[in-house]
Amino acid sequence: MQAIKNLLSPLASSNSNPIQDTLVGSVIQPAWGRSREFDITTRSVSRHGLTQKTTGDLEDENEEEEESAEFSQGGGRKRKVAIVPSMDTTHTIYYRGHWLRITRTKRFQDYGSCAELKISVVARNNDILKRLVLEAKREYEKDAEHRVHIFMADTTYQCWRWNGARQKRPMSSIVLEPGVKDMILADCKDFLSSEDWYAERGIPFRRGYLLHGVPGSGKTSLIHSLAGELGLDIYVVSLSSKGMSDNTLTTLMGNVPSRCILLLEDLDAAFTRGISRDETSTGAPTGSSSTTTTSSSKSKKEEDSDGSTLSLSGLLNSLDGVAAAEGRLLFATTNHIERLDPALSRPGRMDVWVNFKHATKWQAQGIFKCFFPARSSATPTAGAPAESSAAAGPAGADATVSAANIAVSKRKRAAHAIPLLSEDEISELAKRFADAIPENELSVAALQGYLLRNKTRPRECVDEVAAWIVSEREMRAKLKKEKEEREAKEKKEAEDKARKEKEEADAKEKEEKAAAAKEKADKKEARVKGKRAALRDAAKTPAAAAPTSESDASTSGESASDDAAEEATAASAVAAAPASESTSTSESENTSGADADTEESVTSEEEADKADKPCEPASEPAADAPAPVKEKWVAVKAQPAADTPSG
Ligand SMILES: Nc1ncnc2c1ncn2[C@@H]1O[C@H](COP(=O)(O)OP(=O)(O)OP(=O)(O)O)[C@@H](O)[C@H]1O
Repeated sequence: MQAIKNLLSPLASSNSNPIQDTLVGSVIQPAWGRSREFDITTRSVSRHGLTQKTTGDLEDENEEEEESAEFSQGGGRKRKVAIVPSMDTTHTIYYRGHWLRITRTKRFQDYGSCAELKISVVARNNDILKRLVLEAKREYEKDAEHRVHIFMADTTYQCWRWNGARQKRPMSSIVLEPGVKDMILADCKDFLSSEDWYAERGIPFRRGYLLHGVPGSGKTSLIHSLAGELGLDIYVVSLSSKGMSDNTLTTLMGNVPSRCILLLEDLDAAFTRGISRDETSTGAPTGSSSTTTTSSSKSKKEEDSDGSTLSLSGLLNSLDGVAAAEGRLLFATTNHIERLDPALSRPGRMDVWVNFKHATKWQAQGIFKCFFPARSSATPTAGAPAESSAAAGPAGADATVSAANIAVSKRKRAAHAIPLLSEDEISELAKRFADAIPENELSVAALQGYLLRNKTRPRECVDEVAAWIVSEREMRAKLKKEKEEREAKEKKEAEDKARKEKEEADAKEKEEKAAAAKEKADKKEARVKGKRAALRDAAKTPAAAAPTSESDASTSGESASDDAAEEATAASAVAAAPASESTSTSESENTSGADADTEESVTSEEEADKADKPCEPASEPAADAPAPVKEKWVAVKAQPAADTPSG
């Protein structure tokens, strides 16, 4: 039994393989229709993005020849339901005299629609399998002639994922300043044919193009168009995508085929999210010297919240390190060239720089002609559909523009009813249109948007262009104003927030201070009370000798109206009966002026009392008092005797 899995595996190295798709979807498509288990599409979308009406009945389902999209008489497209083998089921189909057993399994259970196809056959050799694959490959190539295949970097599985095929865009539909397109195209062609030249000189066989400039000026369009012209597939990497790391990028770059376009889109975007060359790099141009440029040591990586750990040195290494593919054309686009590190854009990495600006009058004229092709001399009547004018480009700077644009109208039947005007009239209208367009103010994409809205009204389009420009300016001014207002509002909100936070912090600090002061006061009060109690106890114990002044002192201490007096009392008491002396003493020492005054006055009273009634030391000191010392007791009398409970 021969199995095709091995044959397919080199082709199936990318997750989703266009050849495999062709095999399933086209080469052996009719057989699936006869299978008992199959999947069908619920909606058929054509290349042109229109949902197609499904036609046909069970009888003509088997007719292979009608598989390709055809136009029905009414102008609508006829397309059969696409039938593919269902997953995880083995199908047996008959193909060119052999029974093939086909199993389609999902490659990653929890991811996407990538499938693996295993085909086996009982035969003497594997010729039938080879033939099947070759047939699929030819079909694929036939289709690829008109399409550009796009592969996207998949950071999860570190591989390239087929993202579909786009219709080729003719180079002539890209309107750039004279000579720019030709220069790039010639450079690419020259490079692709100079492999030996590079090898002989030991120069890495790679070439880089940096397309920079304003948005909507045709950078991406030009790359797609070049890919079509050169017959190359495009491999797209977004450096700012989630999970992008040095390793992933290196792996991806190593798996790029030798002849392809590698596209790094919005190169500057990677910098705004923290890609860094070294730990101090901000990503902005630093004017670093070439020595730092070639530094290959792994810089400290910044790990973003999305797990991306791409460093600039990692990017540089992947672009031109040993693992980097030979023969690839690197295209990088950016709207902010000033944000790029010079290391990234130096020759050898980016050999050709092209600046894309807003539309010039020349471009305005070219794009107008692109939209409104002139009537060929062979076309008898104006007003007929534009289908036959492909060969008749308008006179002007880019005569091939309209011709090639209409080459797009190989899909003629779907073309819009564009009134065909004479060459002279189109030229005149194009000139008027260009005259009205201000130089270097509007993007080509904006012009395209306006022309698209008027694609069937060439004359009105020119008549109304001045009004459109006015409205466009107004809209831009409005947007600018709104942006400024939004920014001012955001700034004000940020300031308000900061002020509020500061106020809150101040209030909190104040509160904390007040709380601390209160706590301190409470502590002090508690201490005073404690000492007073101690003093009272001490005074009570030698009852006989206890002078009335002690009770006076207690009584006065209970009077909350005079804390200072209490404290002074306590201080005096402490001086006499040393319970926790040091603290009390220091408190006493640290008392404010008011306290000091009070103390002083009390002291005078004390002295007066002392003169009257000298106090004797207590026979039993307070329980918490340290070793008794020889002390001099002082009678305290802080309040008038009238307050004392006992005289
Ligand atoms: N020079 C041009 N010639 C023809 N079409 C253009 C040109 N510039 C822009 N366009 C049209 O404008 C649209 C946007 O163009 P494109 O995406 O190529 O611009 P870009 O420079 O890559 O923009 P961005 O920097 O925002 O990615 C496309 O539909 C394209 O057809």
